[in-house]
Amino acid sequence: MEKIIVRGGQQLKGTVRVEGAKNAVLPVIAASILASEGKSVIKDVPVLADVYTINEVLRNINANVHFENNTVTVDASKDLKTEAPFEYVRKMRASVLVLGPLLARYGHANVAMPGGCAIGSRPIDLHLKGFEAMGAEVHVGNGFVEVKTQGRLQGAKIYLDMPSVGATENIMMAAALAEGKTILENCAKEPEIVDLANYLNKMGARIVGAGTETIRIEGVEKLTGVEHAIIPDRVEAGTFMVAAAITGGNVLIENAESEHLRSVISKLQEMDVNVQEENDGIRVIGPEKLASTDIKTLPHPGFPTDMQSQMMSLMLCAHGTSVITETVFENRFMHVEEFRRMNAKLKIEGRSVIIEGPCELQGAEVAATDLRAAAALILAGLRAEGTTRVTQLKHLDRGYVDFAGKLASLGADVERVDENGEVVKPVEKLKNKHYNVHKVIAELS
Ligand SMILES: CC(=O)N[C@H]1[C@@H](OP(=O)(O)OP(=O)(O)OC[C@H]2O[C@@H](n3ccc(=O)[nH]c3=O)[C@H](O)[C@@H]2O)O[C@H](CO)[C@@H](O)[C@@H]1O
Ligand SMILES: C=C(OP(=O)(O)O)C(=O)O
Repeated sequence: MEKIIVRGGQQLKGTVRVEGAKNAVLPVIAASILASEGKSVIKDVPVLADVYTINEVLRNINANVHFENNTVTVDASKDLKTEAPFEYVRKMRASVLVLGPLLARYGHANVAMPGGCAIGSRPIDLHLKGFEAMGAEVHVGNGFVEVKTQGRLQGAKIYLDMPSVGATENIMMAAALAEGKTILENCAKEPEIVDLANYLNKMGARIVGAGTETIRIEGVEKLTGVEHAIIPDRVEAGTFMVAAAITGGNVLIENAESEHLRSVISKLQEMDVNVQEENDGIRVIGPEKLASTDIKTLPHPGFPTDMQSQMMSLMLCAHGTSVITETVFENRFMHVEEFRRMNAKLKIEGRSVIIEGPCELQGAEVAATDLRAAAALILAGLRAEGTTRVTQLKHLDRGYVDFAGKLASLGADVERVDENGEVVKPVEKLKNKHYNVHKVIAELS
C-alpha cells in the first residue's frame, strides 16, 4: 500500500504554485458536451484522478476527449449516448453533472444514483426538482435516475431550498439550452459557479447574476465549443496557507486568488497568522504562537467546508479552546478519530468539534478518510513529533496534484513511497495509468 511519510519539525519556506480548481474544472468539462459544434479547449486543468474520471464519463458517452499539457480538448459534435454507469459515479459524485447537459441537448439522460459517501448522504433531490420544474419527467429506480422531456426543456422560476453547488450548476447548464427564461433563486454563489457561467456565456449562453443569490438564464438554441482557462483552486491555496502557518514558515502561494479566500484569510488572521496579499499571490507567515478561534462552515462567502479538516489541524496547535461547527455536511468529522491517534485532544458534540490546544502532536500511522482529511493529516504530520505515515492516498489524488512533492519543494521532510519503499511520482503514475491507452487509440483512428 502506498503511503506518505512525514517527519515533522521543518519550517516551510519558498514559493508554491496553485493549480486550476478541481471544483471548477469538473462542471466545465461536463458543460462541454452542450456544444453541438466546434471543439472545447479547456486550459489550466490539474492532473487529478477526478479529471480522468470525468474524461472517462465523456468518452463513454462517445465524446472525443484528449488531455495533454494541462489542456482538455472535447469534441462533442457527434451524437452522444445519454447514459453514465455506476462505475464512474461511484468514484466521483460530480459525474451527476452530465445529467443537466444531456437532458437539455437530447431530452434524455440516465445516470447511476450517486449514493452516500464518507462526508454525508448527499442527495440530488434539488437537481431533480429543478429539472421537473422545467418540464422533465424524473424516474428513480434500479439504482439509476432517468430524466426525460418531450421537446425542449421550458424555462422556469426555481427556488432552491438550500444553495447547493451541484444543483445550481446542473440547472444552470440545463437552462442554458431551454426554451425561454429561467430564474434560479437562492442559488450557490461559489467562485466555481461564476467560472461555469463565464464559460457557458462564451459558448453562447445568456446568463446573468452568477455569484449572486439570483441567476437569470435566457435559453438559446445551440452552444458552440470555445477556449476557457480554469480559475485557481482556492482549496489547494488554503491548504498551503495552513501548511505555512502550522510550521511557522514563510510561503508565497502563487496564483492564489485572495477574493476567493476572504473567510479563510480572516480566520487565519484571527489566529495571529500574518497574511499578505501580493501581486502574484498570497504570502503566509506563521506566528510563534497560534491563537485559538471558532469556525462555522457555510455556503460561500462563508467558511468553506472543504477547508474544515485542514483548519482543524491548525487549531490543534493553537493556544486555547477552538470550536469547529460543520453545517454543510452531516458526517464530515471522520478525521477526528485519526487525529486522536496523533495525540490530539478533541471531542465531538453534535455538529461541533471542541479542541483543547495546543496538543503535543505525535507521529502515528493514520488513514485518510476523505480527500481533505488526507491533506489535513499530512499537515498535522508536519508539526508532529516523530514520523507520521498516511495511507488511503486515493482520496488525496482526487484533489491534490503531487501534494507531497510540493511540500518537499518547500523544505518539508516528506516522501511518498509504495509497498516496496520505492519513491512514487503520483502525476506520472496517473498519466501512465490513464493517458497512453487513449493516445494510442486516437493515433490509430
Ligand atoms: C465537485 C464539487 O464542486 N464539489 C463541491 C460541491 O459539492 P456538492 O455540489 O455535492 O455540494 P452541495 O452544495 O450540493 O451540497 C451542500 C449540501 O446540500 C445538500 N444537498 C445538495 C443537493 C441536493 O439536491 N440536496 C441536498 O440536500 C447536501 O447533502 C449537502 O448537505 O460543493 C460542496 C459544498 O461547498 C463542496 O464540499 C464540494 O467540494
Ligand atoms: C468534497 C469534495 O469534493 P466532492 O464533492 O467531489 O466529493 C472536496 O473537494 O472536498
